[in-house]
Amino acid sequence: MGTVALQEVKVQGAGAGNGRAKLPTEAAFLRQVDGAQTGKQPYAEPMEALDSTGEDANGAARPLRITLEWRDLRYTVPLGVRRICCMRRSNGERVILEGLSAVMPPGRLLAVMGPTGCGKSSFVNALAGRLPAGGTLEGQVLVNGLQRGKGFRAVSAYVMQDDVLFHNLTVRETLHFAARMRLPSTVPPAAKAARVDAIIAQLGLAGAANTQIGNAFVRGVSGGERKRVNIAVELLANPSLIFADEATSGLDAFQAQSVMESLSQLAKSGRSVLATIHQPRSSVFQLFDLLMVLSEGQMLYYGPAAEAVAWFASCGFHCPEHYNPADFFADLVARDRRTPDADATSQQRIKLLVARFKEHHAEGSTEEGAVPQADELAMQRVNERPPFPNRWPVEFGLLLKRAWKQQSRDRLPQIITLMQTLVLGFVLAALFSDVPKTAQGVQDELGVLFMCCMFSAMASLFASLNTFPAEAGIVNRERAGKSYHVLPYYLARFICDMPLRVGQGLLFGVIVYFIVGLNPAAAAFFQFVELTILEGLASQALGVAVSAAAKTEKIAFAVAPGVTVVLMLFGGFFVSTDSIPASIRWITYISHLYYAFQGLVINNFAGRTGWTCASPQDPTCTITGDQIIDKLGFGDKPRWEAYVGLSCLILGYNMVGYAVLRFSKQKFLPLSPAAGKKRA
Ligand SMILES: Nc1ncnc2c1ncn2[C@@H]1O[C@H](COP(=O)(O)OP(=O)(O)OP(=O)(O)O)[C@@H](O)[C@H]1O
Repeated sequence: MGTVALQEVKVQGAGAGNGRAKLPTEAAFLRQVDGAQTGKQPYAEPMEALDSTGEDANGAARPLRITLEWRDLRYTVPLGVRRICCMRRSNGERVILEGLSAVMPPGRLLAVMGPTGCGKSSFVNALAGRLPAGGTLEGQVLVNGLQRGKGFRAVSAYVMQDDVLFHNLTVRETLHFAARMRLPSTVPPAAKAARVDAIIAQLGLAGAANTQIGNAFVRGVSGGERKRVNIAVELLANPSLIFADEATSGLDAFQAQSVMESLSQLAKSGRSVLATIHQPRSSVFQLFDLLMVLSEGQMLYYGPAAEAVAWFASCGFHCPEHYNPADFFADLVARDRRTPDADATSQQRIKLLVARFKEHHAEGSTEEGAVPQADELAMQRVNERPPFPNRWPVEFGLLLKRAWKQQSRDRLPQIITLMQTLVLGFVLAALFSDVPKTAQGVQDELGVLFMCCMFSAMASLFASLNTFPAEAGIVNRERAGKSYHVLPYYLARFICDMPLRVGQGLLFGVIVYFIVGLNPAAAAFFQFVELTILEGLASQALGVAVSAAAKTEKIAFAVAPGVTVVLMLFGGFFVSTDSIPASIRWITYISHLYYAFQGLVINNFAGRTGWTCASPQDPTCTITGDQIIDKLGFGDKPRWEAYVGLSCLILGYNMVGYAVLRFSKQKFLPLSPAAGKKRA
C-alpha cells in the first residue's frame, strides 16, 4: 500500500466523519481493555496483592500492578545558537512530543508505532525517566496515581536498544550475576538460581544457556537470543513495568516474533509492558493489547490494538482486506517528502488524524483512570525502600568475581600485551645488548631506562583504553538500574587488572635487564621490576581517569597518549628538572614517568663506578654512577622517593578516575510538572 493508494482512500472517505465509529471513553476503555473486549478479567492474572513482606516464594519482590498515566507530555530540544555580531541568539526549540496524555492499565502490552523520527523512543524514554539532559520535558507521569518517586527504578526495567552485555560470559553466568546483584542478599542463593532457571525457561533460552554471549570477534548467541538475554537481565529484578525501546531492531522476522511473544507473556503475567516497534508483521501485531500511533510527536491513536483499524476507517481511511494493519498505519501516518505535493497531502492527512483523535480524547478525558487504593499503597511502600538491593561488601565480592571471569577469558588483550612485551623487549635488548662502560654506554643505558618507562606507561595506558570504554555501556545500564555503587566496581576492576601489570613488568624485566647488562646486583633487578610495575599501575589508573572523563572511546584514544607525552617531557630524561621554569615545574611531580625514571636511574647507577670518560686528554678518566645521577638532577633524591611518588600517583590518579566516574553518570532530563499542571 503506497501513498497514492492512501490518497485515494482519503478521497473516498472524505466526509465519512459523521458515520465514524467512536472509540470508547477513557473509563469505558479501561473497562473494555480489562474486561470482555480482550477476554481478560480486570486484573485477572496471578497478581496477588503484596503480602506483608511483599515477596514471592523465591524471596523476590512480587510484581506490582502498575497503572501508568501520562498527562500533557511535551518534550522540546533547543535548536542551537547563532551569533549576531557579538551576541548569541537562540535558534528556538524543536517540539519532539506534544500534548500526549493517556492511561495505561496494568498487565498490558502497549506497542508504540509510527514512522521513523516520530518520537517513539523519546516517548518511552520520557516515561522511563531516561531522556538525555539538554532539552525540556513538561507534564506529569503518574505511577499508580503517584508522581514517579524513588521507587520507580525498583519497579521498572528498561531494555536497551543496544545489547550491553559482557561477551565472555555465558548466558547463565550473565543471569546469575544479575540475579545476585539485583536481588537482595536476604534471598537465598538457591532461590536466586531457581529464578534464573525459571527466566531462562520463560524466555526460551534453555538451548543457549551455556553459550557465551559473544561479539563481532567471538561467535556467541544469535541476535534474538541476545535481545532476550537483555530482557532476562531486566526481568531478574522482577519488574512490574517494562520499557523496551526497539525490542526487535536488527532481528529477522522469526526472532522478532519470539521476542515479542516473550514480552506478551510478561504482560499476561501481570506486568505492564511498553515497547516501541517498527513495522511488525501481522502475527506480531495480534500480540498487542494496546496500540499508540505517533506522527511528528503527536498522538493519532491510543486504544485497543484490535480497534485501531475501525478507528482509522471512521476517519475515512480504510485498511484493505487481508492487509497487515501495521503496514497500513505506517503508510497512513508517514510524512511523504518526495515531492512538495505529496508532502502537503501527507501533512494534511496527519493534521486531520491528530485533530480527530484530539476531539475524541477531549470527549473522554473527563473520566480518570481509577487506581485501586491497594496499588497506590504498594507503590508508596516501594518508594520508601532503600534504592540498592545489596550492601557494599556483597557488591564488591560479586563484581570482583565477574571482573576476574571476564578478564581471564578475554584472551585478545592478554595476547596483545604478551606480544608487545616480547617484541619490544627483544628489540630493545638487541639494540642495546652488552652496553660498554663508556660515556656513550651511559647515554645508551639512560636511553634504555627511559624506553622501559615509556613502554610500561604506554602498554598499561592502552590496556586501560582498550577495555574500560568497552564496559562503559554495561556499567551505565547497571548504574541506571541502581544495581551497585561505583566504588566496589572501581576497586574490583583495579584489582583484576593487577596480575596483568605484574606479569608484564616481570616478563619485560627478564628479557631486557640481563641482555642489556644493567646493574648486576640481584636486588637491583627486583627493584627495576617493582618500579616498572608501579609505573604501569599508575598509568593504568591514568587511562581509566581519561576514559571516564572522555565522552567516547575515540576521544579517550586521542587525549590519553597526548597527556602521557606531556608527562614524558617532564620525565627528567629530555630536560633536567632544574632547568624547567618554576611556573610549570609542578607538572614534574604529577608525572609517573618522572618518578619511574628517577627510581630506575638511582637503582642502576648508585654506588657503581668504572665508566670511562673517552677523553683524549686523560685516558684514565672515569665517571662514577653518583656523578651521572647528579648530572640528571637526582643527586639529592633518596631511593624511597620514587616508590612514594609512584604510590601517591597510583592513589591520586585512581581517586581522580573514581571521582570522574562517580560524578559523570548519565544525566537524565527531569520532568517539569509546571506546564502539565497548568494545562491539566
Ligand atoms: N536531543 C535531541 N536533540 C535534537 N533532536 C532530537 C533529540 N532527541 C530526539 N531528537 C529528534 O527527535 C525526533 C524523534 O526522535 P526519536 O528517537 O524519539 O524518534 P523515533 O520515532 O524513535 O525514531 P526511530 O524509529 O528512527 O528510532 C528525531 O527527528 C530526532 O532526530
